[in-house]
Amino acid sequence: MRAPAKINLHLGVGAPRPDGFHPLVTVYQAVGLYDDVTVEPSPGWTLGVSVPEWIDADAVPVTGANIVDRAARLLAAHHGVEAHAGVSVAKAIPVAGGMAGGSADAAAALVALDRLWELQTPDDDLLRLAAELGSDVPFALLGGTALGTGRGELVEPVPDPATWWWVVVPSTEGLSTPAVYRRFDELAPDAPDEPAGAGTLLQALESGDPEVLAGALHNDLEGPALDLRPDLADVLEEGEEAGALRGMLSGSGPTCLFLAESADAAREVAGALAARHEVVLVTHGPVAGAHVVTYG
Ligand SMILES: C[C@@](CO)(OP(=O)(O)O)[C@H](O)COP(=O)(O)OP(=O)(O)OC[C@H]1O[C@@H](n2ccc(N)nc2=O)[C@H](O)[C@@H]1O
Ligand SMILES: Nc1ncnc2c1ncn2[C@@H]1O[C@H](COP(=O)(O)OP(=O)(O)O)[C@@H](O)[C@H]1O
Repeated sequence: MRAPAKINLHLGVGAPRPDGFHPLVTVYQAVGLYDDVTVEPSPGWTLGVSVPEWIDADAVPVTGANIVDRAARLLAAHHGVEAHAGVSVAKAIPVAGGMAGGSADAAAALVALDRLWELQTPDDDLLRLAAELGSDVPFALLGGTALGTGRGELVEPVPDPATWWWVVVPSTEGLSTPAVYRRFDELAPDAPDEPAGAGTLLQALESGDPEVLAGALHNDLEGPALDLRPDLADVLEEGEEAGALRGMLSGSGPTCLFLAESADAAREVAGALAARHEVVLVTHGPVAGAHVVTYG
């Protein structure tokens, strides 16, 4: 099961609600960086996680705290069955990077285990279970490009007819999402209840023009994240100097994203950034959400 990373092309954040979550108006896009979640029949429950050398293995919990364990327990409880499977997660999405890798794994686990256990859970139920696991998880099921509202869990697809090219620079050190939201509250104590709307961004997507999209990208968590990690501002500047149309943080960061004019331009920007950064990836969006790949 391939599970894509997400980026937020627009991330409008409002003042915290009584439950502590922030109201969002966001435009998610699924991009072509994937974790692989494989499930096999097994009498008990096992979970293995593998990472490439540039991801810190210790950053991903392998005990019951992994979001894949939570997804399995939730799906099993919903149907009153036992959670039994051998699950492997091969990570390639930066961890704690603002690209929702954990959410992608959770969405993939829901779909894969639903098949393995022959549960035929209706899509609406899967979306509800996904929302219980995390605000970003319903989008990971959907993929493509979607408007997210509520705390990010209410998702509806939006038109996005072009292919956009992105350069991705992961950070060696992760950034905690709750810490960035807390910094947002400290820096914007008078934030309006209503988050900034996504109208300009949605129009930019329909234009198909990367320069128009570059002008419309918006991330209310970038200020707070840069306040916590001022070093990232230099990375954003480097990418823009190397020819990117625009640099921005992915969600709550610290992964830096660069929009390029074309696939060739993205490779050029990536080449320039590779002189200073160990890992530089080129990807594109939108791509499909968590889906099944059958081997053999
Ligand atoms: C910021 C975003 C942007 O898409 O993603 P990342 O950049 O982390 O990937 C999301 O809002 C992250 O979603 P996700 O990581 O699923 O969050 P959850 O597990 O639901 O919540 C983790 C914590 O983040 C804060 N949180 C999350 C969502 C929201 N609308 N308001 C919040 O204040 C809360 O402190 C919450 O306890
Ligand atoms: N399968 C998983 N993959 C990555 N992180 C996980 C997973 N399960 C639990 N986690 C925990 O969730 C945190 C946030 O993970 P992640 O989804 O990668 O980041 P973000 O919320 O920034 O998009 C990690 O720091 C890690 O402790």
